Order: sequence, then C-alpha cells, then structure tokens
Amino acid sequence: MAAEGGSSSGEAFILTDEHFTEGVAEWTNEDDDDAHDGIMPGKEGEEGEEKKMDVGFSGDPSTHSRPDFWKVTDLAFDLTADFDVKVLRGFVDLSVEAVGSGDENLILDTRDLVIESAALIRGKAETPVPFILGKNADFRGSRLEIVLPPTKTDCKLVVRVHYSTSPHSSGLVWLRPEQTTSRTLPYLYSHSEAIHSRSIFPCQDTPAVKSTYSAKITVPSGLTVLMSAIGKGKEAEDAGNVAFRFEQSVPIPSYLVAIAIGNLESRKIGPRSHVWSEPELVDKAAYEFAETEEMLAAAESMVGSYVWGIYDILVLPPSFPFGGMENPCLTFLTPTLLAGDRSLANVVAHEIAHSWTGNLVTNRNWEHFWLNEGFTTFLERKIKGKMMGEEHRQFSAIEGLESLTDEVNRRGLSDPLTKLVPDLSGLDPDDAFGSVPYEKGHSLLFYLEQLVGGAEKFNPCLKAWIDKYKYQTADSQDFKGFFEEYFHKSVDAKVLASIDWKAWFDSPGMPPVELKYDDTLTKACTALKDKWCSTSDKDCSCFTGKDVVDFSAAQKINFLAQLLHEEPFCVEKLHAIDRAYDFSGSLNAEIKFRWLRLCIRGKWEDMIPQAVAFAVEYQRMKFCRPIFRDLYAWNRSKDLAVEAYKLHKDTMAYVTATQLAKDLNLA
Ligand SMILES: CC/C=C\C/C=C\C[C@@H](O)/C=C/C=C/C=C\[C@@H](O)CCCC(=O)O
Ligand SMILES: [Zn+2]
Repeated sequence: MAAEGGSSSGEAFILTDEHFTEGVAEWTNEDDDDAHDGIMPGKEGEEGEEKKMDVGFSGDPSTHSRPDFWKVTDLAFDLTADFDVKVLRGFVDLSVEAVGSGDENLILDTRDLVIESAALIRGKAETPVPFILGKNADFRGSRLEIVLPPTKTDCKLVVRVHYSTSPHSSGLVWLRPEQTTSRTLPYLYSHSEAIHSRSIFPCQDTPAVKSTYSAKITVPSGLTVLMSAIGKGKEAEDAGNVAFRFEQSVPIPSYLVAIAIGNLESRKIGPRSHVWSEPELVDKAAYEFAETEEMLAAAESMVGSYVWGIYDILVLPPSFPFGGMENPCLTFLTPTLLAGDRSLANVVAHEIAHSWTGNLVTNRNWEHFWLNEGFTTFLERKIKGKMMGEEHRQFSAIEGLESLTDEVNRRGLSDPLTKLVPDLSGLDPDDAFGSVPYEKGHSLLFYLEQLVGGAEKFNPCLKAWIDKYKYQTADSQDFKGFFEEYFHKSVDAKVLASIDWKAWFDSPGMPPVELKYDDTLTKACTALKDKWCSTSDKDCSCFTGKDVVDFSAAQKINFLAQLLHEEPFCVEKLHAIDRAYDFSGSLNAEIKFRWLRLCIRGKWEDMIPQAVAFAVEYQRMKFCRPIFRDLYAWNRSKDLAVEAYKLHKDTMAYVTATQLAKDLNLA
C-alpha cells in the first residue's frame, strides 16, 4: 500500500512494498528535521489527491495526537516488567474509530519509548504497517504516526504497537529493594498526570479522549501487581514469573492508567475497599483510613452512585510526589498521611471526590484543570462538612485561601499562571501546577453557592452538572453556560449578570471578589498567634502545653500557618514554642513541615539537618519544594540544599527532580 512521506529536503518519497523488510518500513524520519514540528505526511487517497497535513489538534496544546482523525476507544496491554533493566516491554492493542475522513493516519504521543513495530490486527493476523517516529523535541515527547491503509468513515481498526519503555521514563519510578521499606523486593509505581502516560505507552495523551482498558502484566513471582482497574486474578506461575490481569470498563483518559508492582499486602477497610502497602505499614494504614466508607457514602448522598466498583487505596513509598492521586479503583497516597490520628485523611476525601469530579466529568484539556481540582476541593470540603459539621468545611476553606494567597504572592500578582484558565501553549503542565486551580476554583464555586442562596440551592446544581457531563469532558465555557441555564429562572437576572466570568477565568492574581468564611475554628489559633507575636522574646514563660491542649491537629496546623505569615521569630522564641508545644517531636507531617519552615526562616542553625532530612525523606512536593526553597534562600544552608539535592535526585520521581532543579536554579 502506498503512502506518501515527506522529508526535510522537501523531496517526497513513497513507501511501497520495496520499503518493507520483514513487515517493517525501513523508512523512518530520523533524518527528517520537520518531523517534530507537525509537518508530517498525511495519507494519500486518490493518486495526487491533496494529502491532509497534520497541523496539530487544536483542542489540546499538550498533545501531538490527533483524536480528530482517529479516536482510541480501548487499550489492551500485554507487558512484562523487567526490573533488571527497569523497563516495561511488550505490546498494546489500540482499538480506534475513524473520526475524520478515515483517510488520515493514526497520530499518537510517545516519550522515550522504543517502538519496535506496528501492525493491524485482524483476528489472529498481524499485518505490519509502517510508522514514523518523530524526535523528542520537548516535554511533549515524540509524535508517532502509524501509516494506515485507506479506510472509510466510521471504520474501526485494532493497531498493535510492540514497544518498550526506557529506564528513565518520566512516568515511572523504579526502586531497588534497598530503597523500599521491606528491603526484600523491587518496587515500581507510575504517575502520569498530566502528560506522562506517553512515557509508559503510546497513546492519545489528552484528557479529551476516554478509553476502556484491559491488561496482562507479567512479573517475577513474589511480586504483586495493582492497576487503576478491577483485578481479574492471576495466572499460574510459569518459569519464575506470574501474570496478573485487569479490566477497566469505565472509559478514562490516559492520565488515569496507573500501575504499581511490589511487595504488597492488603487489609479490608470497608465493603468495597482494601488498603494496600508494604507489609510494615499496612495495619497502620488500615487504622488511618478506616473512615473511607463513611466518606464514600457521604459523597454518594450528594452527587450520586459510585460507578467504579471498588475503592482501594495504595500507600506508596515516600518518594511519591503528591498527597494523593485519584487513579480509578486504586487511589495512590503518600505515606505522609500516616499521622496516627486520622487527622490528615481529608486527602482521601479529596481523592474520593475525584471519582465524580475529574474522573467522570473530566477537564477537556489541562487549561481547564480547575474543573477537576476546584470542583474536587469543593466536594472534598462538602464531604468534610457533612461528616464533621459546616464550621469544619469553612475552616478548611480558610486554610485553602491562605495557601492561594501564598502561591499568588510567590508567583507574582500578574503571573499568567495565577489565572484560573491559563494558556498552556508551549508550557509543560508540570510547571503550571500549583494551588490556583484548587483554591481559586474552590473560591469561584463557593462564591456562586453564596450568590444563588446557599448550599441547599447550589448542591442540586452540582449534582446536575455531574449528571450532564459524566463520562464526558468539559471546559470552562461549558460550566458557565450550564450554570446560567440552570439558574436563569430561579435567580434574578441582575444577580447572574453581576458575575464577572472573564475576571474569574482570565485575570491573574487573587479572586475578583472577597471571600468571607466562618472563622469560628480559627479564632483560638489567631488569638494564640497574636499572643506570641505581642510577647517579649525574653520572657515566654506564660506559654505552656495547656495552650493547645484543646487544639485539633488542624488548628495546630493553622496556628503554625499563621505564624509563617508573620515576621520570622528569633531563635530564642522558637525554642520557647518548642518547649511549650514540642512541634519538633510531632508525627504529623503537616505540623512538622510548617514547624521546620518557621525554624529555617528564624535562622535556627541547629534545625538545618532536620529540615534537610525531612525534605529528602518525604519527597512529596508540597513539603520538599518549600523546604528546599527556604534552605536555598538562606546563605547558611544554600550549599547544603544543593548538595542534598544532587545526592538524592536519582531517588526522586521525575517531576520532583525536575521541579526542584528549577527551584534551586540547577535546571
Ligand atoms: C493549571 C495547571 C494545569 C495543569 C497541571 C496538571 C497536572 C500537573 C502535574 O504536575 C500533576 C499533578 C498531580 C496532582 C495530583 C494530586 C494533587 O491533587 C495533590 C496536591 C498537592 C498535595 O497534596 O501533595
Ligand atoms: Zn485533586
């Protein structure tokens, strides 16, 4: 079959049978400088007919793929994990449906993948087809074009790609046994959000496309495999290996395909939930997350049935870069949530909320990330309010607004990345990540809730939004239109017209309106903070542990967060705080994190080793990045920070290592 290729010299040459040896086109475009800029061969229909040039999918600036040509509807993986060379190797069958004329090629995203072959699958037959792999131009990785035979519209095909990942895949973290808690077996886990799936498998790496998936994963015996899917059992051991099977029947975007392999055990924590971790942590994790079913039920009472079947939790090694990740059926969590008193389980409520906002109603591209995270933060706090009382929901919202203020001040009031809907053209989503989509998004929804008359009016709208857009994707204009339509009869037109959507979506900086929350639970924190600030450095004897005996962990966190907004305390006063409240000895990572920041800001030299140790042990970016930045900002610890980073960067997840390198001006 002929297909026309292009090259940097402009010379056109035809892929004909003579190009094929053993079914693979000899022609790749390694020497084609145009490959990476989207000027790629389309497919020629009739002889001489104008071929369709690929000028990129306008719906998502972060992908090379062309879901407007073909759409992936299902992925079937057959992969083997090779821990010796740290690669996943095998094939993926992509079921695709023609969206365009049927005459275009299949365009996929890859990053650092070794593509061995491509073929059309018809029953048992594999018919090799040529492919063109572009260069790894930037964070978007390499464009992969699979040359397809001419087909008609509404055609369906299955394309098999044999490939392997690379040891430095940006979406995979490989740990040697000695890097794990149990130190007996190796460990692998993935993190794909936003655009790292392409480093794990060839795909249309855009949330605009949702696919089902199945998988057969073969590993050395003794290891357990988990995925963001329903487990379908494992096959009999064969030559020292064992294969696990999975099915995800709810269509999901590529970033929600997840895998973990390790020395894993589980405990049942509810009718549809198990918690998984290495054996040493599993009982502690079972205690910590015992409220999971109560959270699920609270969410279902507000936004409808949980459609994913099971809700399991996996507690990962401390290098996991985030607090949690909403992988369907299997939420990934950082071990920094294991405080021993369930005080940090709000992250579980957040990931549960994603089961509706984000995983069912999905942002169409990453510029509308607030539709995932702002809605989820809003729903997370409604779950908290339902379980603990409205004042706790409002207390968390105050905390969130403070973190938004910190982020906007750090980035700068006019930084385009403080817009709720930023332009991500040419930008790596990892560089755009921060609390703005979470907290400015939450602020918008809370403002709208107050505007329409409160939760009893707004909650039904939230559920209706989910019901209308579930299993689909949405953008910010979809929400604006939905909201206006929903309330156009029940809310005064002038009130609706008073919403400055453009300012909310497109203006940098803080929200365009002032948010007012119930501060009942912050009052005691503020009073104690004010007393410390107004007391002489020389005599702090009035303070004792009794001051915080009635404080919840959240109130201690808020007290420390408020102190961080004040002028740094001197070392003498910091000593006094620690004598009274023993924050240095806290097992709560959120408390310890803020306490260490206070000490570094107060230039308490003896605390530098503790701060460095915390930042390299707990590589959750929410913690390690601010501490590394604080250490780097103080000339006494600047070199130590750089040295610690260089010593540990190879143990870090890709996103952590690259973001820290930028923080420390090492990129
Ligand atoms: C405007 C930003 C657009 C796109 C950013 C999307 C993804 C960024 C990428 O770095 C991954 C983010 C993953 C987040 C996962 C979980 C968070 O909700 C955790 C938040 C912080 C924490 O608790 O550790
Ligand atoms: Zn989230």
